[in-house]
Amino acid sequence: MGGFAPTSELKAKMSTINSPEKGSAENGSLLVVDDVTLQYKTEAHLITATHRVSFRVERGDRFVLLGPSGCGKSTLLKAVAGFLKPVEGTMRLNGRPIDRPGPDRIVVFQEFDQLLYWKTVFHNVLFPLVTTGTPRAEAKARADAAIAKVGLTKFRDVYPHMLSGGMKQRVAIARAMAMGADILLMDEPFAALDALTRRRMQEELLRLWEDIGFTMMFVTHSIEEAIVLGSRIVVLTPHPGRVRDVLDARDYGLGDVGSPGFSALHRRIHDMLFTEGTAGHGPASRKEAQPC
Ligand SMILES: Nc1ncnc2c1ncn2[C@@H]1O[C@H](COP(=O)(O)OP(=O)(O)OP(=O)(O)O)[C@@H](O)[C@H]1O
Repeated sequence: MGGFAPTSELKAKMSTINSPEKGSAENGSLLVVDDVTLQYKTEAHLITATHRVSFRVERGDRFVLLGPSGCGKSTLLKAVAGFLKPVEGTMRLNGRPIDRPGPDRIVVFQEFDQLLYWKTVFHNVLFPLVTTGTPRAEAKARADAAIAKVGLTKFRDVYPHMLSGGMKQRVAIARAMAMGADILLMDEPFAALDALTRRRMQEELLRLWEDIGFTMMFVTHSIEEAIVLGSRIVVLTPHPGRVRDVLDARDYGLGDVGSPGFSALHRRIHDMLFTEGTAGHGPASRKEAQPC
């Protein structure tokens, strides 16, 4: 089932993560973004959204794009999804250049609104398989297997309005799994939620990641959310977006909020974004950094 590895395999892979941002490690990386500049051309303006951004995402990463409004987070996600072509630089998934959207990269939208309210859980998962030409019998088997994997078999025949937010998230992830996606792309999926619901959804996402193991790239402008959810965080500075640093957050989860290590990493990122200069997009900044 695509890039979704079992947990033990995933953990073994994660324990070997050692990712200088360039060089020989490229061989093993799932996603390699190399010196990517992204622009929008309007009639009146040429807007450079990101300038020579480089990072790599390993299998099993919970990779976070973090930065203030306008630093190009969503634009980068769109480009990885294949909706926008770089004006310079390259992006490769599994060694193949990204030049269009594909089923190996599934975008999960805010609040999982992409679920079709008139279709059951099963038919929501089945739908993209059938529309992309998977033979019906195989599509049904894949849909049922993915629904079982996210623990929703009992809810197979219910409609989205009867599900909690966390369950809708599971359906959205089951869809991606059934499609054999290698990476889940999430653009601030929890941004519109109240604090309590947001925390529940974060818990649910982390639990599901522990249970199944998948790779995700996640956009947020919340430092806390980035540390809680991310295994690695790329910190971007704006106008145009550049890589300020790539940080390791594997040691911190929901239970660590407020701990000395968590607070130190939070402060460090805050300082990078708000008090330090915006320099740091040279080669040195591409190195993996350890949290304080
Ligand atoms: N469709 C578009 N046409 C022209 N300019 C755009 C378009 N989309 C984004 N931009 C510009 O590109 C830059 C990066 O925008 P982007 O939405 O990627 O930032 P972001 O970091 O995701 O911001 P936010 O956190 O506010 O969503 C901004 O200057 C924005 O105004």
